[in-house]
This record gives sequence, structure tokens and C-alpha cells, in this order.
Amino acid sequence: MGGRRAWVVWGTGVVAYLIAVTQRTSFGVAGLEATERYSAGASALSIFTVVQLLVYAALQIPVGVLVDRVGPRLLILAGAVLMALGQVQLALSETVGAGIAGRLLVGAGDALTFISVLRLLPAWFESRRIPVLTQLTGIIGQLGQVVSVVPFAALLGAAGWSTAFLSAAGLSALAVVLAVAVIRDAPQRQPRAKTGLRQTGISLAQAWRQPGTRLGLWSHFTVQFPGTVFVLIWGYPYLVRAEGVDPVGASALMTLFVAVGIVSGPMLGLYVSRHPLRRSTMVLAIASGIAGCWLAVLLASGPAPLWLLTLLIVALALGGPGSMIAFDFARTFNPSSRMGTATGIVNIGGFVASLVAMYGIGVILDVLYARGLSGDDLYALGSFRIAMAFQLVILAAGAAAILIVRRTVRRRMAEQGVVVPPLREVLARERARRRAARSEGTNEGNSA
Ligand SMILES: N[C@@H](Cc1c[nH]cn1)C(=O)NCC(=O)O
Repeated sequence: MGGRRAWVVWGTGVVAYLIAVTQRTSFGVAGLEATERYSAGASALSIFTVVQLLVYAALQIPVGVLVDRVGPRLLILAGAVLMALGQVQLALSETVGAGIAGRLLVGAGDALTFISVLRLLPAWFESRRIPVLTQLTGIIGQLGQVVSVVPFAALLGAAGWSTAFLSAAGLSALAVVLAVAVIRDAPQRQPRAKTGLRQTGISLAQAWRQPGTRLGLWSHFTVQFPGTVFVLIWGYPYLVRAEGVDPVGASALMTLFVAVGIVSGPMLGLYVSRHPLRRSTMVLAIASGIAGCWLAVLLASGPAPLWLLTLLIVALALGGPGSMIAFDFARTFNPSSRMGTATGIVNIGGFVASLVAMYGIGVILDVLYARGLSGDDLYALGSFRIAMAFQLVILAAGAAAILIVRRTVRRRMAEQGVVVPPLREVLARERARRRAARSEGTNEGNSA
């Protein structure tokens, strides 16, 4: 376990995930070209992304169940095939309907990938390594966005729509070859228990009834969406049009977002492996940080100062790696035979919250504009702030759900003899220990 072969298998899985994130985000950088190609307006184009995310979210449970039954390799392979077909379809499509069919295939293939790559970890690595590797999987995968924004966008500009999307399809074809050649479910061939539909239903129900799975779901729900919404759709127009940040400054803030995610991921992974009883406390701390920064930005008189916007970006960026803690709940509270199923349940949370927030912000902006409350600017600062405040409602609901489920989790743990001491007590004990260590040091100094 954990030898060279394990790193190669996991590394290949991560490359497949990075390629999936490239396919996921490639349409986002082709908005202007898509408007021309399909002669479509903004709302028609938004259907492409909504359909893709809906398919992704809807497939999480079936995929989670499947990965436990057929293993991750086959699903990573099938995911790459679907994404290659989807991008070919998009490359050749000339109508909105045909284009959406392409994105639907991409969403389906994407849905198969992440859960399957996480499922490789417990088969190949010791459990103490998994929190950091989970974080690294997320971080490296997110670099797929950079592939979309830099080489893909350049190819789109230079060679046009069909060439760019056919090349993206080529990347997924490469993932197919790599998956066939390198990825194996486990170091040794393992007999897979034959599970019928009834057993699958039972396993799904067991994963859902496990409060640790639901703690993961709500953790993912609460801290993943604010960053996703900001980066995928509303962040740039908010910074530039509402807060008056110049485009170069806005791009720098978006880059800071990626950098903070990369630096903080491994740190959070280490925290999780050292303090497994304080994982939800970290999730709640990140959620409070995001809510606090948003409140300060939204309540600022006039445009928010740059230092405050920078702080907001840092808090939002922590949400990505913070949401990976959710998968650790799925893994540690479920037997490995149900891990895929539990991971699928958890992964729905952030994507549902993101869809609700993205749509809600758009609707609020439209309503305020239609009622004449935004003057002649859809993105007026006052209106955008009201719309962005909608996220605080979702954050509060998520945090409340975490607190409620956590109580059940801790009660169950106490029944099994694991008591989580209140944070107050732990901090007081730690202060006393430090005081004692200091006074011991002073006494030793005096007697020397
Ligand atoms: N939390 C994200 C991944 C992530 C890690 N760091 C920033 N974002 C997640 O849930 N990913 C699922 C997926 O399919 O990408």
C-alpha cells in the first residue's frame, strides 16, 4: 500500500479528473463565440450550464452506488468516453438543442469522474494519508480551469469553435487510454460481492441513515457554493460593475482565489488528520468567515475597500478545500463497501446549493431591475448587494443543518465510547498546559 504503483494509479486518476474539470469549464470561456454560433441570447446560453450542472448533480447517487458495485476504473473510463463524445457533439453542433445535447453528455461524464477518483484512495493508501491526498485531488483537479482559460481559450480564438472543442475531446480520448493502461481498482484483484437491486437499495438507505454522511452533505452544501458561485458566474461582474474594481484588479483577485485554494488545501488536510474530532468545527469556522466577510462587504458605505474585498476572496477560496472535509466524513463514517454511495450523497450538497444561489441571485437582480430599483443599470451596487445577500440565507440554513446533524453524530459516537469534549474545555486545558509548561521553564531557568 502507498508504494510507487499507488502514486502512479492515483496520479493518473487525478489527471482524468483535471481533464474532466477542463471539459466542465470549457463552455464558460466560449460565451461570446457561442452567442454568435447559435444566435442565442444570455438566457438560452445559461441553459447549457444549468443542464450540465443538473445532470451532474442528478447522477451523483447512481454513480456513487455504481462505483461501489463495478469499481472506479470502469467509471473513470466511461466518464472520459462520454465527455469525449459530448465535446465532439458540441464541436459539430449548429443549433441550441444539439449543443445542449453535447453539454448533457459532458455533465454525465463529469459526474462519473470525481467520486471514482476518490474511491481509489482507500484501496491504494493507508488511511492516515487520505485527508491530504483528498485535498490534493481537489486542488490539482481545479487546475483544469486554467487549461480552459489559457490554452483552450487561445485555441478557440486562433482556430475557431470546432477545432477547439475537437481538441478538448482529444484530451478526454487521452484520459480513456490512460485509464485503460494505468488505473486499477486495487493492488490485488478483489472478488466483488454480487449485489442485487434490493441490496443496493438497502446500502443506499444505510448510507443516508448514517448521520455522518448527512454531516458531510451539509458541510459540502454550506462551504462549497459561495466560491463556486463567485468564480463561475457572479464574482467578476460584481467586482467590476458593482464595486468598481478595474478588470486587471478583478483578474488578480480571481488569481488570488486559486492561489489560496492551493496553499490552504494541504494545511486543511493535515488539520483533518490531526484533529478528526474537530472537522465540523473547521467547516463552521470557514462558513462563519465567509458570512462575516460578506456581511462586512455588503454593509460598507459605498464601494468596499480593496483590502476588504481581498479578505472576502481569501475566505471564499477557503470554502473549496473546506468542502473537501465533507468527503472525509463520508469515508470515515461508512464502511468501504458503501464509500462511493456516501460520497455521491455528499457531493450533491454543494452543487444543489450553487444552482439555487446562482439562479436566486439572477432572479433578484432581474426583479429589482424590472421594478426600476436599479436605475438603468442591472448591476447597480445597491441591487447587486441585495442579490448577493441571498447567499447569507443559504449559508445560515446550511450551518443550522450542520449543528443539528452534528448533535446526532456526537450522540451516536458517545454511545460507542467516543466523547467529543466541548471546545471551551479543550481550549482551557490547552491554556493551562501552556501556562504549566511556561512556569516549568521559568523554574528551571531560576534553578540553573
Ligand atoms: N469541493 C470541490 C473540489 C474543490 C477542491 N478545492 C476546490 N474545489 C468538489 O466538490 N468537487 C467535486 C467535483 O466534481 O469537482
